[in-house]
Amino acid sequence: MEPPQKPSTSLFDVYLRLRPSHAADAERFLDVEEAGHDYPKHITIKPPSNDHRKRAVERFAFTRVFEEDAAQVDIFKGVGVLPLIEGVLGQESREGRDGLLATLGVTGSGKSHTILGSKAQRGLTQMALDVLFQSTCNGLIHPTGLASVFPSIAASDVSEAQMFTAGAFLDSLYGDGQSERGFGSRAQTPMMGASFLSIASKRNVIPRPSALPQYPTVDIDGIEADSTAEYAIVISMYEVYNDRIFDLLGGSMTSSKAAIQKRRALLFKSTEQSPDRKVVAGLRKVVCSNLEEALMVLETGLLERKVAGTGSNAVSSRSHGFFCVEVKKRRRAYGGSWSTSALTIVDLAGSERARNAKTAGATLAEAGKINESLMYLGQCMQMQSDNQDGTKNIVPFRQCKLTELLFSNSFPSHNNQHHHQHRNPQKAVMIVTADPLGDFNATSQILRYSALAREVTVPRIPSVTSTILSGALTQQNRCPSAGDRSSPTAALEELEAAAKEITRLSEEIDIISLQLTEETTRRQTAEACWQAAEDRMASLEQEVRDDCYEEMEQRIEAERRRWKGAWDEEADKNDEHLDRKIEILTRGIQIHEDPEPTAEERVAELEGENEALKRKLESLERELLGRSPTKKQRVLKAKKWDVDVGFESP
Ligand SMILES: Nc1ncnc2c1ncn2[C@@H]1O[C@H](COP(=O)(O)OP(=O)(O)OP(=O)(O)O)[C@@H](O)[C@H]1O
Repeated sequence: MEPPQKPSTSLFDVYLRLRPSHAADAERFLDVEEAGHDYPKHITIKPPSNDHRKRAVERFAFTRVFEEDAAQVDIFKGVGVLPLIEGVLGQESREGRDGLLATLGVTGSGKSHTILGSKAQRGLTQMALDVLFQSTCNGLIHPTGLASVFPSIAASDVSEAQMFTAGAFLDSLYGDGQSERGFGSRAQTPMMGASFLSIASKRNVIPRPSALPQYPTVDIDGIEADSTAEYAIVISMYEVYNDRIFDLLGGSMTSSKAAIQKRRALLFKSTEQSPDRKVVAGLRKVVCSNLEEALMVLETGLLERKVAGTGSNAVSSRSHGFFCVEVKKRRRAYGGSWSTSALTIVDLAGSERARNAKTAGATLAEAGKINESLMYLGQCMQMQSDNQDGTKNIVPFRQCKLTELLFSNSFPSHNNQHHHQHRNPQKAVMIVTADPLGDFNATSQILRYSALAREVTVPRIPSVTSTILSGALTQQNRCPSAGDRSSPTAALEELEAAAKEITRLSEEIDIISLQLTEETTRRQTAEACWQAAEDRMASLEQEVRDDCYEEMEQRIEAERRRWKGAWDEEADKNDEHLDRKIEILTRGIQIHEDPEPTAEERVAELEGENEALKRKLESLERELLGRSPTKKQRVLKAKKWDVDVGFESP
């Protein structure tokens, strides 16, 4: 059984790394097959001797198996991280290709050790960053020139990200202007519930690159960046915790504890600038000019990641951690827009059995979510090994955030509608980690769905019937004379044939019963999937109900406010209307009581008065004419004066 050549439908190259076990007295259940001059590719697992269930010996094929003595640098070179980096850098004048490197395994099997290293040794991530910065050093934007190109780098982002230079980002978090920085390692990452805030705010620490492990180093022989290109390296980090995405560079170390607990989940969606491809929207991204800056950003993100102590691992990852290095590239001579390819490194949380991990409460609930997402991942990977025979089953990657993030870019994108360029599917490498002396059930389950090929060998257990019959036949063969005497030859032959048939049938029964056991296990797994899917549906339904209820409440409140506003407005209008009516009425009453005469009426009134006065004057004149001449003279003088000043006599 050879690991099949990777067909186009394959999602991953799958490597197996065995860790040196600390349970020295435990029974070893996993053996690596010698491969002569080649690298080992096959392993067999057999159930432990105290396992009473009749189970088959299973043989698995991987792209390559690394045994316990493999060093970090052997893994780095052996699993092909260098070709992944080369792909991301892209050939001369060509866009790069996305790369994905992930680890999968039971809790405590060495995933984080492989990807992120330890206090003493670098992991694959640090080595990959080292190689990236070394290989792009001639084309990388110099820190002094960064300010002028920064706007164009930020504009090339399609994910609604907030972009920072590393200096600005680190100073905004620690505010020490590159001053002496303390060191916090992953091993000291606080337990679940506490966050980096509690440490950062007290000590205001930041990882100091010189205190981080410097080994192993990697030489970059054979890696060539595009010499005609100008490069910029942008880092972002996020985690998938309880099926929700959270920014690990969100700066919660500078926020209050309540703010950390209320971290805003981000969406994985198509954006306006990225209509044909989903991206994690709204992340903080940091442009790094050198390895030191990149390592500080990495450590900052790791300190925010959820880890907790469990019965299986003192520093167990409680979330799936994603570390993304975007390599932006453009023609050095012409400038212009930047193309982007990303290397995503994923440290998956480990599957665990509650009984072994001795978890409870929130940590147990997290484990449920972790196991559920890994089960969906297992289904996708199972599809990969099922597809090896040429069938092209659809990979069900939309079941949870984890599989969506891992596989959304694994298939070629063709989107003529938006006139976007055809993107190559990402190149992906999965490293499965296992402890050969660890938990047999959990490890065998992961190996079953992650291996590229699997073979089951049925153990030949002699059945009772065949043993008796073969014993009887041997007896007869040993004493032919006795047989001759007791029965004819034909009867003996018949008996032999019957015995053979019985042996064959009992072997068949053994095989069928093994198959039945396997099918039962599969059915149980399927039932567990079904149950998990039902639980998920129920929780989704509850979420939708809650959302609807909240939306309805909001709408009712908005409607109530609108109605109250309309009511108040109507009341104001009525008041105004009433005021106007009263004003008109008042004016009407005033007019009625004291009408203002018009000009004609005034003239007529004055003329009337004038007439009356004239008449009075005439009667007075007449009276005067009947009196003494002196008085008459005075009256005539007054009349003359009237004529002089313009009063006409009637
Ligand atoms: N190959 C190895 N060589 C030496 N030590 C190892 C190796 N693999 C793992 N370890 C050690 O075993 C312990 C657990 O490993 P690690 O934290 O990497 O497990 P994990 O698979 O990431 O677990 P979890 O899923 O719970 O996060 C660590 O102390 C780590 O240093």
